[in-house]
Amino acid sequence: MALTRDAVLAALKDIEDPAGGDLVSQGRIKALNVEGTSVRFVIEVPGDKGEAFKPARDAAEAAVKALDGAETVSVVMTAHSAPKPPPDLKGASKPEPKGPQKVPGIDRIVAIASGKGGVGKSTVSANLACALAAEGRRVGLLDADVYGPSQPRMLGVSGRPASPDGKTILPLRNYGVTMMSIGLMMNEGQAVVWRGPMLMGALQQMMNQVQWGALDVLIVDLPPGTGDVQMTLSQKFQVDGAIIVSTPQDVALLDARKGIDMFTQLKVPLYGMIENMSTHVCSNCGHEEHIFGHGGVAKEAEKLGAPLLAEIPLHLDIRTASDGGAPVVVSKPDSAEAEAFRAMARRLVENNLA
Ligand SMILES: Nc1ncnc2c1ncn2[C@@H]1O[C@H](COP(=O)(O)OP(=O)(O)OP(=O)(O)O)[C@@H](O)[C@H]1O
Repeated sequence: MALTRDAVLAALKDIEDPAGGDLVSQGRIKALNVEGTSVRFVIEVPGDKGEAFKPARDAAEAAVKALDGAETVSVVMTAHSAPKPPPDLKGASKPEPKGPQKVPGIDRIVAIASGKGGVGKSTVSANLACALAAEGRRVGLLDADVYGPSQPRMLGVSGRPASPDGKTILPLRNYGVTMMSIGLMMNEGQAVVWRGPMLMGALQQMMNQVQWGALDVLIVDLPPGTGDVQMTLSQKFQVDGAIIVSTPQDVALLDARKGIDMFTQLKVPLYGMIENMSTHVCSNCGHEEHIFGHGGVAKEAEKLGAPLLAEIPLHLDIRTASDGGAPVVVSKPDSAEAEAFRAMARRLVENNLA
């Protein structure tokens, strides 16, 4: 049987962490890569604790080597110069503002943004998250679209997240994606009138109190436009990259440009652009036509020197799949529509961006 990432993680979960718990739940395992019979990973330990972790490192290597199908195992131990600060669970202490912070346990934060509403940002976020999970990445999806949270419906999850200890929040999970939505913290149909400070508090709660576990990437589905949520996210948390979704039309592109300018000012790197609803493919006869034009985003991306990450067709299956709670990447993984998302996910993984 082929060796899987899950089997490796399960073996590592049995290894005690000198600081308590096990190596996986402490978030020590980074950059895990399983290719055929070869396994590579990094154990990240506090700077002054290298010696104390050596037995755990040896035990981890032995446990993975003992797995069926594992031949070469390469383990590297790296040390932080300073230990990560613990998350501020109560939000009671107010540290001095120190610029964007990394969230412990989350390797990368990738924001999915659009200038204009309804261009398919949430559809792209859900499909990209599922496609990255299918590539073996540990993926979180934070639905920060306070004006129209849609990820619970798109990922087919319902119910309110539990908080057994009253301090941390247990996220929901489907299709290998760990998901939390600001929408789940509000009553259904409640008009969102949150402004700056409330949004900031809610976002901080989502980042620090949700038990995301160790993630390779957290995808953040932002509200459309250039408002408080975008600013707070980029100023408080270290966002590794932004992906801008636009339709090919000029009007949507104009708004997308504003979004790009905002991320540039906030010093968030632009990973690239996505043209959604690029070509309409008739679900009956396969005839293709460009309802919203075609190629506008590619031209804009070229002008900006940014990669065009994908051209997603306008296809009935993409909408019905999302409405039905199983994104097309999950419900029709071999379709051309799913492939557009999967190719993008592979490209991001290959370039170590997600
Ligand atoms: N490529 C596509 N083909 C067919 N339907 C699509 C496609 N992309 C999005 N849709 C549909 O368009 C509608 C709007 O998409 P979505 O909710 O993802 O947009 P959005 O940009 O997140 O909107 P908002 O930010 O305003 O909530 C949804 O019904 C969705 O299913």
